[in-house]
Amino acid sequence: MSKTVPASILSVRDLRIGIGNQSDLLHGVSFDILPGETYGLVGESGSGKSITGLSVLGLLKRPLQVTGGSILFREQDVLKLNKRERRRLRGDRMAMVFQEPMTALNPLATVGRQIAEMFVVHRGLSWAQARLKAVEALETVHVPAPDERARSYPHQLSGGMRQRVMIAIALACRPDLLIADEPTTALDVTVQAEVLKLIAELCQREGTAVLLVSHDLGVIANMCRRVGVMDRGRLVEEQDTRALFETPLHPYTRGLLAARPRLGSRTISERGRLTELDELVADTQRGRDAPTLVTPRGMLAEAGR
Ligand SMILES: Nc1ncnc2c1ncn2[C@@H]1O[C@H](COP(=O)(O)OP(=O)(O)OP(=O)(O)O)[C@@H](O)[C@H]1O
Repeated sequence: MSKTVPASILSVRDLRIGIGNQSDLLHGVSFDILPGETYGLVGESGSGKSITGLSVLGLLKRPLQVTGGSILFREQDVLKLNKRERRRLRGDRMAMVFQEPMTALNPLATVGRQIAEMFVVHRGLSWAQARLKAVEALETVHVPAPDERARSYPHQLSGGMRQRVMIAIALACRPDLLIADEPTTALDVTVQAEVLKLIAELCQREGTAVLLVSHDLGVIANMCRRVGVMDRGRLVEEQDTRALFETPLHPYTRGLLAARPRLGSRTISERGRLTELDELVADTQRGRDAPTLVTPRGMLAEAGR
């Protein structure tokens, strides 16, 4: 009996990005995300993770432009949509959370109003109905005293609370795909762990797929079922997270893993049967300073790559 393979929610094919007609920043990247799946893109700074995420959202800014390939979201090529159609898609079926909520939030509007706007624009609710939904949304992202907080302006909230507001806005319309680009990088490590847990919980509950962009292997290990590794505009390896940590295939991935700082004096053998991946996940969940990538390129060059 043949098994039904679920259709991808997002299918990126041979995506090329450059300035002018040169595809010199992204050289043909392909990957798929299944409904409800959390997929991680990891790599050093400048490897092309963010521009990949931005192009899926249709938010790539000139002089950068897509020079080839396709981005199928729910089987529709988003590169062929006009501005209005893209705007309608964003916030409704597709949503985003970025590193710095302060730049994404409107400083002049209360957070309640900014969440409510999603329900007015995408669901056609009245402002009165939308305000009630906004308070509910703040409750869902575990913001204390949500009724009162809804009347706050972004600058009156802590970084962690602002990121929760961004998550409330992003998930308000129960999107099929959340693009989270370094969503916790600006937060201190304890808050980082809480925010990651929240994203995982809510997306699992709603069956939302996630494209998680991060330079942090701890975050990726903690959140993602599959990982794509990017190096200089190419996806050099893609594997299930566990397999990637256990048997990295590409020299660049091996370099990334090897360049990861060791976790103090604790070693795998001291932790009994725990694998390194389990240890990394546990650390990130506890909010311990998760190891981040250091630049392995020098190291790879030394190894004669
Ligand atoms: N507006 C721009 N103009 C010119 N080049 C750009 C622009 N934005 C990004 N780039 C280039 O595109 C490449 C990929 O950048 P991208 O931001 O996607 O990297 P990244 O892997 O997300 O790294 P980071 O985590 O530092 O953002 C880099 O070489 C970067 O210098």
